Amino acid sequence: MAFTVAIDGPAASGKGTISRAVAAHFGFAHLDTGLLYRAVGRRTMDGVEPIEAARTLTREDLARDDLRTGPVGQAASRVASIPEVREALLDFQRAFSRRDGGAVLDGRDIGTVICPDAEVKIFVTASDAVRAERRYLELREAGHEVTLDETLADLKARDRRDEERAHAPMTAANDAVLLDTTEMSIDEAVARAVALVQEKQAG
Ligand SMILES: Nc1ncnc2c1ncn2[C@@H]1O[C@H](COP(=O)(O)OP(=O)(O)OP(=O)(O)O)[C@@H](O)[C@H]1O
Ligand SMILES: Nc1ccn([C@@H]2O[C@H](COP(=O)(O)O)[C@@H](O)[C@H]2O)c(=O)n1
Repeated sequence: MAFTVAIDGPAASGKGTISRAVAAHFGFAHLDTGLLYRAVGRRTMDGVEPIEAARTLTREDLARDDLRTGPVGQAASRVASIPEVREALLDFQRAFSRRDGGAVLDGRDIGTVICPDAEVKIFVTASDAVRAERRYLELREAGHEVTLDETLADLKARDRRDEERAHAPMTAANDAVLLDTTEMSIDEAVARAVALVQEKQAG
């Protein structure tokens, strides 16, 4: 039986971490939809035209190990503002969301556009400073030479582009539960999300 959990929010708010943990807890499948846009953005850095890149995306494109960098994130948010790119990725995401056994999808437009009928919708936020600190630590640990200021500027530029685009902008669905993780540990944030799913399952 299908059961969809839609988790949206700005960059480095913790939605991917929460989504993976919720999926593992309930045995649901998980799709990081940002990876699709990152893979398209990465292809454009090699000169492929964005709409063509989205329409011909392969598993190999998604498996690249260089998708989680600042420049690829910026390229992703640029291609994400092109309606035809979003259209090319829509059917795959919708089909994933209705698979048997349950699915968690995280992104920017899951609760609003991809899965407006999701059983559970969560919009994860955290302050700019906390998100930048978390992403900075993550990038440094992965060996990237970035500063905290650069990381903050990168997040803000991406959030702004994602919020202001005309087509499927990043916004909380009217029926989403807001989860502000600024002062929460990962365990606390995950526990809250798991509880929201359990409440829905209990009816
Ligand atoms: N509540 C939390 N407390 C401390 N660190 C956290 C918390 N939630 C997530 N993190 C850490 O913050 C970083 C960003 O988290 P995550 O990748 O889940 O964010 P995201 O919203 O999916 O980001 P993006 O949209 O850019 O992919 C990770 O290093 C993660 O371990
Ligand atoms: N549903 C989505 C998911 C992502 N995007 C765009 O991709 C960029 C990268 O996403 P991350 O989750 O990996 O940070 C993001 O900044 C968005 O521009 C999207 O538009 N819709």
